[in-house]
Amino acid sequence: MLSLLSCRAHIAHPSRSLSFYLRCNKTGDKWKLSRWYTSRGPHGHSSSQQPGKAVSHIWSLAQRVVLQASTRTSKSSGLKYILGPAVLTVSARLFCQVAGCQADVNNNTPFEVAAEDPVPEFKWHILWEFVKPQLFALICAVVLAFGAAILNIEIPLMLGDLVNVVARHLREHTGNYVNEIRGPALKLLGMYAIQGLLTSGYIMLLSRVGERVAADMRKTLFASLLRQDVAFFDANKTGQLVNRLTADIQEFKSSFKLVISQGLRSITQTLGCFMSLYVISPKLTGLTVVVLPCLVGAGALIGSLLRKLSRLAQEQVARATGVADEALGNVRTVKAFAMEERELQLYAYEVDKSCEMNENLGAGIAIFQGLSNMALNCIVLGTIFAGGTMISSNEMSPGDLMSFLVASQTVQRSLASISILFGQMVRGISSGARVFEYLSLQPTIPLSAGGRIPYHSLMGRVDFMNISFSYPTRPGQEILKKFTLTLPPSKTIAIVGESGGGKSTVACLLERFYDPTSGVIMLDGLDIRTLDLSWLRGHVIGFINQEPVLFGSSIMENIRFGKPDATDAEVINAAKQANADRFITSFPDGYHTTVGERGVTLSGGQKQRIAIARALIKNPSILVLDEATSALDAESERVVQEALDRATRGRTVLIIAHRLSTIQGADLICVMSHGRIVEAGTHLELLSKGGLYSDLIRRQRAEGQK
Ligand SMILES: Nc1ncnc2c1ncn2[C@@H]1O[C@H](COP(=O)(O)OP(=O)(O)OP(=O)(O)O)[C@@H](O)[C@H]1O
Repeated sequence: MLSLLSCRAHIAHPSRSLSFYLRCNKTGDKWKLSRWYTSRGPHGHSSSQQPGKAVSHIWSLAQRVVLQASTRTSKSSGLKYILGPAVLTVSARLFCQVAGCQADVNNNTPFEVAAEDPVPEFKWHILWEFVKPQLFALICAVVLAFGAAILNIEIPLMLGDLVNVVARHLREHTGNYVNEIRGPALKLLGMYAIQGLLTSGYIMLLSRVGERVAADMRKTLFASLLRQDVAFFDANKTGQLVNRLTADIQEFKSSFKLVISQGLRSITQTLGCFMSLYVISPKLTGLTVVVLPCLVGAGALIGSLLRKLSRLAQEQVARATGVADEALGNVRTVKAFAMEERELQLYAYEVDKSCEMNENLGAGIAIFQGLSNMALNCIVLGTIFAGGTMISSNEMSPGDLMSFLVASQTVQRSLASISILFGQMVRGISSGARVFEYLSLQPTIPLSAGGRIPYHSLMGRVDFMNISFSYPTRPGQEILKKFTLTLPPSKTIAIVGESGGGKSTVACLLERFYDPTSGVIMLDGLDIRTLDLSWLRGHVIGFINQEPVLFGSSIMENIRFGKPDATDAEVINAAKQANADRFITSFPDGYHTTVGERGVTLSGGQKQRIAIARALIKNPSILVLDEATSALDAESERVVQEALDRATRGRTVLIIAHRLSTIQGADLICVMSHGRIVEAGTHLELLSKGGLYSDLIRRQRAEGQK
């Protein structure tokens, strides 16, 4: 159940820019505003600098909006879309009013709503599935690590024996003791070598296991994300999804390797060394047992505090990176609005904050390290003092003291690393849980749904029968209301109408990006839900929209995206049909020209013609053109239109159009308003009717003459 909701927004204004952050908590079944702050803009003030009355006024109003909004829908998914904008709009408007600035805050204020769902559960059985193939290597690594740790217990005792030999010789003034220590020293050297080999062995194996588990996780998560339906991507931000693929898996992998290798070593060493300490001197061990855990405990406490500070500082760095990422990713828009200065100020604000946090963290680490060094030296001094007293009363030998010192240092290090590992394990588990959350997610429209592929060739008749539909992210808003339409085979049907009337939604439903809430879509008399989805999208429907997105590879690869097994000749043929061959061959690299990220090195008309070729290469029975020429200038439109006229011949075509001049030759024109068809007929029939269509034509002509 959703119980936390946070919203963020930036309001830009020539004299002031403000960032808002609001957080709402659910207590019982009521939502309450629990925290809010506004950031300092370039000329603004932080909320705490505003007159107290104003802030409390905004606070109580925003509080009321949350309550009202939460009563409008009980569904958590819908709630966040109402709560976020509602709270932000009202509080931002009020804030600006009180702060005396005239920011234009309307429903288009960019906002970001994040549902802070409870931390997902860590699923051990999923981890097991990834670890299972690496089990043998993992067991070998564990055995080697165990061996290295056991040697670490043995080594201090042998060091002590060596010191004892030297001390005896010094006491008895016997000259040459080299012969006596040669054997134990060589044995010690051998043990160091074995320990080195074991350590390299287990680190290598663990690294291999970790990398393979992480690679498997990445591939499985990516496959699982690609399997999700479009509604999933409406509700989740791409940046967050990519973060799970990269940062979360990286964190999980590091924790996995560290916890197994160091955890195992630290635990065995602590237990083993304690045993050795007890064997050497139970009295001194008793003292250590009292002092050491207190110091290690205090260290762990301060350490966890510092880690928390470090996490906050990292989050702040991520926030700053987010600002830069957004600005650089949308650099054309930023430049077009001359917003470089504002973006710089936003970035500088976030960077300064992260700098301040990192400075505090640095100071904390410095003090902590100074104190812990002093504490460790004091322990050594204390042990030597107590041990020296015991040596003078013949309770222990100097060699025993040496062994004791080495072993107690090992215990200290091991206990300290266990406390660090614990924090690392918690972080690893929460990263793993975030990754696993999406691994077990099932799409509502799986690619394998239906599964039926008709054996006869398609005629291409489509019937939308009584379709009602609301987007899953806005369940309260019905976009299509009992929508009914037939696309006869090989005919061209155009849908026109006001913006936001639901035209593109019709195309999305035909592609099965979403399923209707009620009603059926039939293809040649078959419910499309019973048909194989990959076949439907890959072979039956060709989709061309207003802003075609190309991949950053070559033109050849981009066209081949429509049919992966197409030959070069097929690609060239599709390009010719799409009027694209001439401009492609005019490039020095021809079909091997790379088009840059999202096709930035091509003009709008060129991109559109490549998109047409990409759709045509699969020879679809049905072609959907969603405002395919509306973003083009007159000349590009003419060439693209020519390509489209050729492409649509002999196919069932659904055109969604803004520019009415492009659809006058359609067999049927349907005018849509508020999710329904309100008028239908040919261009001339509709004109003579004098209804909505002729109104639209008149308006467009008037706009064209301006
Ligand atoms: N992914 C989505 N999630 C939620 N609501 C959406 C989504 N896509 C569109 N809408 C909403 O559905 C309604 C219809 O949108 P649609 O894109 O179908 O309209 P349209 O008639 O094609 O408009 P335009 O001519 O401006 O492209 C709009 O109110 C829009 O805000």
